[in-house]
Amino acid sequence: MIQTHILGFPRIGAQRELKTALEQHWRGELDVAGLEDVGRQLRQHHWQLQRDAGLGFLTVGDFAYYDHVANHIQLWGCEPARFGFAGHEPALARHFKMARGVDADATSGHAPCQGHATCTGTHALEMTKWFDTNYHYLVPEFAADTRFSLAPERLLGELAEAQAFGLPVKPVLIGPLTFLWLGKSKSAGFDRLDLLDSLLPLYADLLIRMAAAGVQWVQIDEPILGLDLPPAWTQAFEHAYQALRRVDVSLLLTTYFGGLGDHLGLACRLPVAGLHVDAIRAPGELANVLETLPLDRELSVGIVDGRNVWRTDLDAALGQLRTALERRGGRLWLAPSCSLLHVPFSLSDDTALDEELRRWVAGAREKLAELQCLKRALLKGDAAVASDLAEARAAIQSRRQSPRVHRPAVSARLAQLPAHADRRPSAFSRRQRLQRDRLKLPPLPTTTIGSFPQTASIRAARAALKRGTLATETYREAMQQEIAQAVAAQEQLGLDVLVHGEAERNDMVEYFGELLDGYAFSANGWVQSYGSRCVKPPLLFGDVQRPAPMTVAWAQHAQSLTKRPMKGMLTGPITMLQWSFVRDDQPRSITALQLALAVRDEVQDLEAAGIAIIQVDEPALREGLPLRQADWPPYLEWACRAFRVATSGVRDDTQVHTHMCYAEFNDILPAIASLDADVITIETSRSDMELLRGFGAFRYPNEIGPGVYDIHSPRVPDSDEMIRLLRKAAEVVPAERLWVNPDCGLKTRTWAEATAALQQMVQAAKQLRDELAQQATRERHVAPAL
Ligand SMILES: CN1c2c(nc(N)[nH]c2=O)NC[C@@H]1CNc1ccc(C(=O)N[C@@H](CCC(=O)N[C@@H](CCC(=O)N[C@@H](CCC(=O)O)C(=O)O)C(=O)O)C(=O)O)cc1
Ligand SMILES: N[C@@H](CCS)C(=O)O
Ligand SMILES: [Zn+2]
Repeated sequence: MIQTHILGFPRIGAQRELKTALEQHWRGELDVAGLEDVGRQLRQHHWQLQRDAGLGFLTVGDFAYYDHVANHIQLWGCEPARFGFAGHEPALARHFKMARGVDADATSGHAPCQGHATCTGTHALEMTKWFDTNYHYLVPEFAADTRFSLAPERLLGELAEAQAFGLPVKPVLIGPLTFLWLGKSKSAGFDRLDLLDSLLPLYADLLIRMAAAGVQWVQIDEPILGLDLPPAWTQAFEHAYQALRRVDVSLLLTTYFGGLGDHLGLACRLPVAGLHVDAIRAPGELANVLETLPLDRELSVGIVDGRNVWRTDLDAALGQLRTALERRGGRLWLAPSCSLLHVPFSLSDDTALDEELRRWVAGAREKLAELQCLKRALLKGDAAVASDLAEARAAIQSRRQSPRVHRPAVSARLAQLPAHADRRPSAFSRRQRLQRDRLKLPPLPTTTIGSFPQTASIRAARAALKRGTLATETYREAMQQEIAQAVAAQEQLGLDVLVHGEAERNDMVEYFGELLDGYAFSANGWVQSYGSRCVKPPLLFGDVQRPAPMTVAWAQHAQSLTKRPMKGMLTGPITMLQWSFVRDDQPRSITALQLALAVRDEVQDLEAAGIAIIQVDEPALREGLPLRQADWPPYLEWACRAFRVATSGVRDDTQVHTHMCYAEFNDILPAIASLDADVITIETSRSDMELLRGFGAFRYPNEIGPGVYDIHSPRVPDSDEMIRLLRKAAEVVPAERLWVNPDCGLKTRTWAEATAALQQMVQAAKQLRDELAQQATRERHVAPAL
């Protein structure tokens, strides 16, 4: 018996219908019923596609209006008490409040944020990366007094919708251990694993209800089996799945994003009916799984890449699958390696890709067809799918041999790169002195992270340019005008280091992808990043080089409008790598170095154009870390070197900034320090500056701008809240090395929200500066007496 299935489907919709509906709803233009209609239509469409592709199951429970982890917070009834939800508040409204925070003037009756004595609003749940992807989930909050209660209505409702198709339906749940692992412990000395025993009965209860509804298989995701786990957590797996085996439903335990490593034996002996493994990230492990997994279990092989867009090499896949099939006595399930959430809906008709490139790639819809083809070939032989195989072979051959992929000049430049290309001329202490002399900034300098609101008119102008209804020159003038407004606004706010606002960029990665050789970009290859926000990762298919300067004219224009320093703004090589669909035919380290050289050229050109501060964003440095710690050192070595290659070609008095956000940085502090950026700005406010503690303990040597407010929430914090955070920061990092800035760029905010918050931020910095000056005066007066 050969089954095909998927672990999850992109929920945003072929034309980002969910995004449009969500944003209309939040603006008050679409009521709940209208939004739910859109959700229902999307689910129906996605199940139709699964049915048409002949999948063995329709997967249900992968849909979410904002986030699937937040769905589980609601499913298990553990919404944090700080939101103060009243019993009658609809689940969807609560979902959005957890995701977006609650503004102070809308909080009557709500508890103040934990630890925020002066704050009357309630901040959103923390958001962080879903494993090593660019998808952000909402972090569950657990405390010793967390209680669970089952709220299955949404999920059972969707189950019933799917069952109306008359096909087997497979609900998907995040497993209990992964759910607890992904959350954070909010009370001191408390271990969230202690909550397992109170959570398991709810899982059992839900499974019983699903079984009663006619469900035979439930997919239970435990991707943490691909991570290093403390022994107590691995032991808990046996206990948890023993408890769940009593329920009369078959569990398919799914692992993805990597190999099982030392958890392979555990995963194979857990009392579940089936196991899914990622044969794309860990192809070498399949043989071991085939040896170890008892034959009375189903094996699901993740054979189609759920994280990248390159067309599957069907011959190679069939080779692996036939071996597996033989070992499994003719029983096998075929699937993508992970949920298809991480790839675009479809690329086969994309209007921006040329014909050759369209043949090289596969979006989610095309991946369903690949599964169907693999299944037919296994069941009926290659001849049954001869034309599909021939087409796939030709495409793979054409990609392998294309002169568009290989550029001898790029490899030659890499080979000749001097060993010291990744070192600044002098140590930080000397650079700091020279930069202070040149820039003459006040203590606690204020700045922003780069982007200002991407307004509807900016987007409309760019859309018109792409359609060809707006002339290039008119577009350029319009963007220059936006930049001028951003500069004027920053001067009025009294910010010290300005940015041009990134109006001309569709996205911080796609913009550069469009300007670099070796990249292609799609018209509609959207992937959800969080909530309604999507990105369109460009396709890095060949050797990368920079044909011409990419940002210099914009930066020069911006600098010409002000006497204050204007930061040049670039995206670093690792973030370009991580947030692109990257080639799989050479090591990522080589591609990173190619990108680094392109960025280096731009950094040097910005310096030559008189830009004194250059920021090279690397928010994805942490996300690129291999999931297993043993694999970290080589990655960090080449990734940090790539950053240094990109940034080291400048004079000592040019100040290099970097920026990172939405990840756990404390465990890679030595690597972050090794980047040797003069200033790092990082997102810290959602974790209430917890993150910065590590920087203090590690004695991070250079300057730091800890984010003093969360930019993802429409809520405008007041200066007292920021002062409190800055004081907290000054406890661990000397004030003379601190900068003041938001958590991240402001592109998702409105101008009203951005200026209101920045006003508070500038005021907070001024107040603390005055206090520092008074303190210095007091110390001067006391000094002679000492
Ligand atoms: C910092 N972050 C980023 C990540 N990854 C990236 N690749 N880029 C990032 O900035 N990962 C971590 C975080 C995630 N954060 C965000 C924040 C914001 C967004 C976001 O706002 N995305 C936009 C899409 C941005 C974009 O590409 N815009 C284009 C196209 C705009 C568009 O939709 N146009 C319409 C027509 C409009 C009109 O006619 O008026 C259309 O094409 O249909 C552009 O500006 O040109 C979003 O809206 O989701 C993402 C991640
Ligand atoms: N410069 C970018 C960084 C985002 S991580 C921005 O401000 O949007
Ligand atoms: Zn950021």
